[in-house]
Amino acid sequence: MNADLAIADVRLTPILVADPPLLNTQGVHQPYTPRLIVEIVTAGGITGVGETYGDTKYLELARPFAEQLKGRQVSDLNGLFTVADELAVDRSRVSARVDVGGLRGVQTADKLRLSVVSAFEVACLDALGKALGLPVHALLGGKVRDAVEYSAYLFYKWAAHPDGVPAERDDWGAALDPAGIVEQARRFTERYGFTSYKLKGGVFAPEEEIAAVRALAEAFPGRPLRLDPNGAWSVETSVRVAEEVGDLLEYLEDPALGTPAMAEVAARTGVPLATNMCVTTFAEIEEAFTRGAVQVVLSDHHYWGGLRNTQQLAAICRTFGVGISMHSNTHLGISLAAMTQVAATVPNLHHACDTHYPWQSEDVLGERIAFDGGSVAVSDAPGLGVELDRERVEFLHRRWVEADGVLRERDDAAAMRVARPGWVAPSVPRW
Ligand SMILES: O=C([O-])[C@@H](O)[C@@H](O)[C@H](O)[C@@H](O)C(=O)[O-]
Ligand SMILES: [Mg+2]
Repeated sequence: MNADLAIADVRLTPILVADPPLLNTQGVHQPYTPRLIVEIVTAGGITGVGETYGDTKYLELARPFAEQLKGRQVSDLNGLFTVADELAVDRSRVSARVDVGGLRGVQTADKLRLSVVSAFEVACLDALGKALGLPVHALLGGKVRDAVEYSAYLFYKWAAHPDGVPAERDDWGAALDPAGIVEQARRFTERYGFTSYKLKGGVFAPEEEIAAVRALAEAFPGRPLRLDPNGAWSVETSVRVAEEVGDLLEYLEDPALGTPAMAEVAARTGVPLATNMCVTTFAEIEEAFTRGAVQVVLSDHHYWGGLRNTQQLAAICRTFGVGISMHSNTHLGISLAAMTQVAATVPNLHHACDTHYPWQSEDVLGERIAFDGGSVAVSDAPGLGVELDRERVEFLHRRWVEADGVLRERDDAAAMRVARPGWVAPSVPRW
């Protein structure tokens, strides 16, 4: 039954998943955020799963892409890129702004294509692994570790979404000052065992975020800490923050926006700089690395084009003596499994990876992925080692079908306007 690896069917299911009111420099997370679930079914009856961003700009590429795949082999991973190259990307979708919505760097046509291909690559690897009885990490060359460490992703947040807005409740409470952030970090450690902490900054004036970092350092002496304002600061502010709390930080993430500004900050401070904004495509590597603008690249398999591209990025970083770790945006268990499988194969991964997963109370998996001591065990089960719960997928899809169009596009500034009419994403540098 397993032998025929030809793709017989592809199912694309856009869903909306609950998201708490997490604050970032552009606004606040919507109560529900779109994701796309990809299922690839082989002629031999095996189903592989993948997930990626679910906004319309991704759906409009995923649909024609899926049409092209029938009859191709799930083992033909390189062919996915050839097919994707032909996808027409509407010009209106492309932006050279490093802080375009989503805070994940530029939005080139190629990056949009790769953000779609990645979910299909993961689904193909899952199906192939299941067919061969091998875990995905074995298809990627084998694991070099048995567990992958993740960090607690701390956010300033409201206790609840604005009154009158349909939303799920969360039990994290508000975190709007240093004490709230420390309390949130404690709960992350109690619940998941995390021992390193990343604070999403760019929300309050730098002084307040400096105070939060100091409070974390006092509460968790010696633990790795990071601060990420998503490019909200000027070079001068970045240098000042680095002078004040640089010695408490494992790295400072995207303090200023874009490679030239990051290079200047790097030249004037000793604190390592990490990015998931100025190096998000292979084309951006050369300038950033030759200018010494970043010391750690935070890969994200969704927009780098999948698990094998992540390995290629890691190899380039190793060659240039630049560190590698992983970025995260709102994602579910399929992607956490995929991140864990590829992270297990990267020898030069020396920082705990980011994950939003603990913030996601809803998932499409029958069984949620567990953290033990802040780490996820690397599954040796065939494929990704996860099972989709189709009833959950259907439930979350019905929410997407019934939602008004607005929720189908993640827009943190629009979500903020509900609470603060007139709000627009602040221009950068904000401080
Ligand atoms: O989820 C958020 O609010 C983050 O700000 C996200 O949009 C970023 O892409 C991200 O997590 C980051 O590390 O910059
Ligand atoms: Mg970041």
